Amino acid sequence: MTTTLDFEVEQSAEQKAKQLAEKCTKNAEYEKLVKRERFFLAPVASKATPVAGKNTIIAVRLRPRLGEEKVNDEPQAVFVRRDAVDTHPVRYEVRSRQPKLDTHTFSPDKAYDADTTTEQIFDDIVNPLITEVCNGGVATFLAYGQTGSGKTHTVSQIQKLASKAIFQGKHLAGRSVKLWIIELAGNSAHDLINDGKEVKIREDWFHNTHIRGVLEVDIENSKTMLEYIEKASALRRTSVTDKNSASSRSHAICRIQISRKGQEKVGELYLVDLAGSEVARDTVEYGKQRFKETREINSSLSTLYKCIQSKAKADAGSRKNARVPFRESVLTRVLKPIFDPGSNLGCKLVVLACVAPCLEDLGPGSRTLQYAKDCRGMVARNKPVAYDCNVPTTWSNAELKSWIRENSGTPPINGDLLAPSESGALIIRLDAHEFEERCLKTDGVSSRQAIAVQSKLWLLHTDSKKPRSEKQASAIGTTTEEPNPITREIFWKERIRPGMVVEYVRPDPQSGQPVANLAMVLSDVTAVSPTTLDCFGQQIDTLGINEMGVRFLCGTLVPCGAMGNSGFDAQVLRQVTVDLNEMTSEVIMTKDEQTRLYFVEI
Ligand SMILES: Nc1ncnc2c1ncn2[C@@H]1O[C@H](COP(=O)(O)OP(=O)(O)OP(=O)(O)O)[C@@H](O)[C@H]1O
Repeated sequence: MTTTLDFEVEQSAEQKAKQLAEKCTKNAEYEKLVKRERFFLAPVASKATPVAGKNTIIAVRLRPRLGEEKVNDEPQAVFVRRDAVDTHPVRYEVRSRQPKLDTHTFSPDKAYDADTTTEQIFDDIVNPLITEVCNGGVATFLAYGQTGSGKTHTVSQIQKLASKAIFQGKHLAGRSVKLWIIELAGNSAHDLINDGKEVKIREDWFHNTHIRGVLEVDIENSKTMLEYIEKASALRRTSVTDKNSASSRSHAICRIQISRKGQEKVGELYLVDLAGSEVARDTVEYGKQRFKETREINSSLSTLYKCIQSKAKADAGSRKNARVPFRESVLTRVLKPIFDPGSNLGCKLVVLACVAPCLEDLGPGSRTLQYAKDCRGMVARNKPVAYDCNVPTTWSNAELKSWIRENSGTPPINGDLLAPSESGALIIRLDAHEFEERCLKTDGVSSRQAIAVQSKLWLLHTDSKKPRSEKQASAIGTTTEEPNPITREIFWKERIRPGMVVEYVRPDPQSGQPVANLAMVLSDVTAVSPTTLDCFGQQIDTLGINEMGVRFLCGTLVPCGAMGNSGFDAQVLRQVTVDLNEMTSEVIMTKDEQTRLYFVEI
């Protein structure tokens, strides 16, 4: 006998089957439309401006169709063609009730389809950040998007690949690595390495952000780093959402600090997995708390967006609206080093928009892409930097290597050893000791040659910053070389004159080791009043004459840190007396009129 209940069950099953059949017909119809639309899409031109050298990169990653989406045969509505992303929202004509596609195409700096692996993405846009950080810069990788779009999946793999890359050979020599990982939920922050202990975000008088109580661990190898990363991801706060059974309801920030032992310059890499943006109506059924959580997440994302825009404006050199509102949310306060317009550190930002592929996620996916589009709109207004052979900051790694090959003297310095992956802008910022160390890896290259190459690069760089009128004036240049070509033929020790620069070797007063110094000859000591004091406060022995002739009163040449120690300040008021026997060679130097520094010629 059939009961009322059985009847209701049968009826609802029938209704469901009917709905499913309707949905399948609609899906099939939609897929047909998309197929036709895509057939007629105009081809995408290849990118005019390359990613290399950009301060902010906006990229998109399309997630593959997964589990239920495949089982339910959900139609795909987002596609990637070269570096463009197409979305195909559908609308029904009011009169005819016929479906129509409203196709939109967005061209980010990079777009990755569902078949692209995280390794490929890492090599493309994250590995260059590591090079930047190893050279004392600040770099950030941010993944954002709708809940379930693949942010955590991507960032956790990127963290692992980064920890391997940092400890693999070329990046790490002579450096130390530190790590902290925190999660931000609303206004509270928790240390994911230290068992989720609460930490406080504070600002000091100088507006620097401090994370009080965070455990920063020293990392010796990639295995330890991977263990901390695993531990942190297990502690991450998750909840069930419509789209993801383990949705991250917090922002996770992993900071890797890389510093060169004994050097002040510290590089910082931030890998950020942002909480999934959800639409408020999707969260209503999960209660008040969840609604509040979603509001907080969306508000911090909106502040982040304003900060990205302001950074793009600041990068473009626009003074208008240069204020970056990073104080408006905890997230952007922690990420202040990225957005700080007052910082003179190199600061690179990669924003990866993660998008789900199916029609049912098209609404939030389109909003994610709109967010990326708005950011890119700002970034794209930044003037693309065209290659200029006289402006080192415009050189790519290949262009830099070719400059090194042609301009580093004999023997030519190996570009792969001096600049394995650096661009022109990065090599300029390279520490002088490291520059020299890298040059010395090429057989037969001397320290003097290394200094001279760095000097040449710096001269070109400072020259490129001058107005054209000054450039012409300084093109005449001032060199310490003997002006008379006939006199130049004479052995240098027999033609010493005021203004000549010499290298002399003297034991270091502390270590006793012989050290090479540079000095500019002023006069011989017999021409000096007997009351004159040298730079050590000692009275100059004006009668002292050695077997080769007189001793010389010289001005000291002091390396200038602001020029990567490659430019020298001639301090004629800080005098030393140099014995002819201590002099080892003449050094030809060029004076840069703008900086008033002397640079060694190759
Ligand atoms: N490229 C991918 N390849 C295979 N599986 C993926 C990929 N991206 C994401 N997934 C899977 O999709 C599911 C959701 O991904 P994930 O948790 O990374 O999303 P999310 O954007 O971080 O979501 P939420 O913001 O809710 O945390 C996971 O099961 C993940 O393994």
